Amino acid sequence: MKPPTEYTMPSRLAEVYKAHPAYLHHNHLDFESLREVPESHAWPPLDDYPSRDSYGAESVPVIDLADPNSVKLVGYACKTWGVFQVTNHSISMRLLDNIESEGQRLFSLPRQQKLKAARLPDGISGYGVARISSFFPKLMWSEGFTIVGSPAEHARQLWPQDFSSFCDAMEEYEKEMKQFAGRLLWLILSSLGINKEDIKWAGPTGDFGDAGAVLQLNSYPACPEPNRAMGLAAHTDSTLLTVLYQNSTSGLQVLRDGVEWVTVTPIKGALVINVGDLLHILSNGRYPSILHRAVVNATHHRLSIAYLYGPPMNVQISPLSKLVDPSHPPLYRPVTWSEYLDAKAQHFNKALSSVRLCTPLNGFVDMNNNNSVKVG
Ligand SMILES: C=C1C[C@]23C[C@@]1(O)CC[C@H]2[C@@]12CCC[C@@](C)(C(=O)O1)[C@H]2[C@@H]3C(=O)O
Ligand SMILES: O=C(O)CCC(=O)C(=O)O
Ligand SMILES: [Fe+2]
Repeated sequence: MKPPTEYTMPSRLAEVYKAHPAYLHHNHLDFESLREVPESHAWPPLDDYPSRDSYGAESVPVIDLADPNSVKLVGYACKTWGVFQVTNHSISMRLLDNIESEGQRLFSLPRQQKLKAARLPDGISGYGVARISSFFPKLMWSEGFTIVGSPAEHARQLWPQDFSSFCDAMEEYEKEMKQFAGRLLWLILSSLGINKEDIKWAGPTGDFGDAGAVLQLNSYPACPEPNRAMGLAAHTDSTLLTVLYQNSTSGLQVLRDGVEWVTVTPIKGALVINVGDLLHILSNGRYPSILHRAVVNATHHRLSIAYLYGPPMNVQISPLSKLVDPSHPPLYRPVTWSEYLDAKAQHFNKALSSVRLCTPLNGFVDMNNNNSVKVG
């Protein structure tokens, strides 16, 4: 008799959704031609919490990475906001301009052409609506393109004769981002008193060479009735950290202290960094994984490029032992990135609570659990 086949967690990002395919509606709307928001895309008013540019006198921290105090500043930003912007980050303006224009070139293609590179239900890369769409009754006012490693296969479907400039730009960006995200992760970990001996999976040279990553291009067309549409619904990222480049149109908002949506105002050349669910676990709840969303506007197209950075696929992430003691018991059980993405695909914003062991003693409120964001 054949033994029952056991489910083994995938070791490659490309395989991660095989067990939980998402049959999403491909967006067949031509956003640009619409004079009003159709029912399929009409969300209830986005006034669950007030939206502002600052939280009292404070706005989302902007940190100059050349500042000798950067570790302290990053620690404060991660603890109180879970998000900050960085300048002096070493990614050249030429590269940022280049990925922005290649991203624009992609989303300006006719819809039928883009659909040739559609993401498959059990796949991770390609063109389509956000994966979290399946949890909402209404569609979002956005399109996305997801890249893992080389985008060549899909780019060839989009531009049979002319795909190399897109691939070159995306691959160069992925390479630069991998280095930058590793450097940034050490900065964040140092702010928690963590060093190279504490993280074996950083590899022999500590460069996080086996880290996993996904590049997500997001396009938000101008919308005739922005208050009735949602660019990207409120979520946290299933990452260690996310590095986001946004064009000059604002739209990203973060929920501060569970009471107010605060806009992350675009700064030319700056990058937005946000704490993801896995860093929240690693820090034993000290750094909140921030709930965020993207809203749209009536006049300007918005483009964002998110570098979603995670650990090697099969490494168990759990609260770091230096951050665990009798008054700070471990809040989460060990989980691999692969397992966590699987939990997110099933439970969306309840994924973090699905791996939680106990409630924090310090009164920290997990936004994933307190997600009262109204969606319909
Ligand atoms: C590895 C991943 C994280 C992500 C889902 C994905 O498979 C690839 C895209 C990521 C993204 C980007 C937009 C928002 C988000 C919630 C989504 O639907 O797709 C995130 C996912 C995530 O962080 O959980
Ligand atoms: O477009 C944005 O500003 C947000 C994008 C985002 O949250 C994501 O890609 O995970
Ligand atoms: Fe996000």
